[in-house]
Amino acid sequence: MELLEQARAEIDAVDAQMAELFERRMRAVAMVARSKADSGKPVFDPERERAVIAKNTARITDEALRPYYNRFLQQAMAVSRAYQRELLGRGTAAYQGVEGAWAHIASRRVFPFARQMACKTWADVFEAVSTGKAEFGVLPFENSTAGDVSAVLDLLYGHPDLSVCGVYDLPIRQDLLGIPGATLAGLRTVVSHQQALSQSAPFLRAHGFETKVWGNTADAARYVSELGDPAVGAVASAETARLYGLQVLAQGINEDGDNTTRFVVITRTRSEDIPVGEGQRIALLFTVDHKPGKLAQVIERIGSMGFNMESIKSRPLPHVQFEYYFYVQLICPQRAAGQSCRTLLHDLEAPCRTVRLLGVFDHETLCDEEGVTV
Ligand SMILES: C=C(O[C@@H]1C=C(C(=O)O)C=C[C@H]1O)C(=O)O
Repeated sequence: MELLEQARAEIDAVDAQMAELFERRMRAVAMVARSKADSGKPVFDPERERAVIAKNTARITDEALRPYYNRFLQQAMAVSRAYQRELLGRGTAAYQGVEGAWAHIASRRVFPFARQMACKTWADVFEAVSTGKAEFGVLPFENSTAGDVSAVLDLLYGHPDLSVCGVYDLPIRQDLLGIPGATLAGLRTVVSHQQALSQSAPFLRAHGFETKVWGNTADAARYVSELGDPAVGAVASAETARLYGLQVLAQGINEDGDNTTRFVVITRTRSEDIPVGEGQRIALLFTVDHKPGKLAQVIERIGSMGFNMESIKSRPLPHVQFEYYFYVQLICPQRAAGQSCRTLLHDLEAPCRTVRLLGVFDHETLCDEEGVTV
């Protein structure tokens, strides 16, 4: 026992020093945020993060501790990014759905300290950002199994006042939830959204559970919590379990290991004058005349400037039958880094009928950042 007490006294002493150092680091981070607000530089700077990790892990003398310190630094920088986003975002992020929905989870991971504003529809999220009620909007854009969320792309097309300032991939992990005291053996019925049930079908079948389709996963969790029956469970996320006071009975029951939803973050800030960093993404919306070879000319121009095209999508133009607009996502090459998108836009004016910069942003994956998510 004495050993435990001694060790804890040492931890307390170290924590006291670290609290002071944490405040010092975060005050410097706030200054970085202020400078980024002025220059328009993005919050996430992967090159700087790599340098911070390399420089500091080299200082660790105990080799066995290096990977842990690496992880510790990554977490510290995730917290620092979250704080910067909150400072820059003045704290309101809008999403569509109820609390605990995947868009809410994504929004909380991107803006963990912001006020979360629930909206009824995707159009309402655009409206909230457009009118300044929210600084940011978080919207699903693509799912690795279900495909594009075309309605969100159409809303982006219809809102030239807004731009995309971030793209985040959220790996979807479905857990089986029950009320406190419920057990896997005592469960009879499982409720959830159709897609969550079908992704978890082999697991649910193997346990002989009866399934019931619900409007969405978060609402299913709320229903189970309010019902208070240990025989009824829900398929939803662990975050949703915490929101509704449920416990996780089985983790990761969705069979499809590669189920990721891509979210876009929208804002009113324009990106035309922001210097683009190497590896950053540039999204454009354009239309071309209905003539042979026009699209090829645009693609050729983009390629000749050294931009790698990561994605291209086409959608019917609103109110014009059988004509289309295009969305492209490009990766900024080293030779174009440090400049704004003006030259690219200028060069595309000739082959395009219309061209618009949708945004300049980093493409990040939202890992399960323990301590940051809740
Ligand atoms: C603080 C900064 O912003 C972010 C956070 C970092 C950190 O906390 O050290 C490093 C790089 C950026 O992703 C910065 O750009 O220096």
